[in-house]
Amino acid sequence: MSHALPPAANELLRDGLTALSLPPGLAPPLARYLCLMERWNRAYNLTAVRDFEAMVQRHLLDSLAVLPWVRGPRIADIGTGPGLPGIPLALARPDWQLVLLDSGGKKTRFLRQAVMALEMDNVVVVQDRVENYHPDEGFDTVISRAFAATAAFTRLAGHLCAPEGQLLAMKGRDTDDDPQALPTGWRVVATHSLQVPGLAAARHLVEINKD
Ligand SMILES: C[S@@+](CC[C@H](N)C(=O)[O-])C[C@H]1O[C@@H](n2cnc3c(N)ncnc32)[C@H](O)[C@@H]1O
Repeated sequence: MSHALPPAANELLRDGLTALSLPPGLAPPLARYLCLMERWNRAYNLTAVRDFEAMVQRHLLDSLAVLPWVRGPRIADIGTGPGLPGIPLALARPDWQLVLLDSGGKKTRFLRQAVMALEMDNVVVVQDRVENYHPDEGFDTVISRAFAATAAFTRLAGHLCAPEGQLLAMKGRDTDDDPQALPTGWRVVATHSLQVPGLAAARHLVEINKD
């Protein structure tokens, strides 16, 4: 199987890593991950984004753009789908431990295969509904992308935070979520505007903390 991206997508990836101040050595494993996703997507329908250049921007660079706000070392990615943002984050920070959780069997089957192929030892894949998942230890950051409205994400995943942990919700546009709708004991502390190289569309990161 080829692990090389088409030249234009490869250039976008390398330029994007530079813009995000990330090392160029990340490009080969990220490219390998996209090639695996593209291959499995033919049978498993993992993502609607099928063009390599769009996948670089909307999947890889979008996931990596949140790095400045993520606190490790224990991270959970809820409703990770094909591993977004979890796999790019885990490749960028091999010193962190990530749990990638999804209720869908096709997604977790792909993820287990990808983690093995990429020889990642800092990722655990969990197939479960988040509301049923009760690990012994909490997480420093619980993140999700395109998973649920902020209040629903907080209600479903808040129990996974360590005492000083944070929730981060990645959003496509400025959220019209009502902060008042958050469960008692939680508040939105900030909404950060994400700069994703090459993407004009607005991207946001909502940061939610315990009161
Ligand atoms: C729209 S997809 C987003 C996937 C990925 N985060 C991304 O940005 O491409 C939402 C994912 O959440 C998963 N999901 C939905 N409800 C869930 C639940 N209660 N617990 C765990 N995963 C859930 C779905 O299986 C799906 O893969």
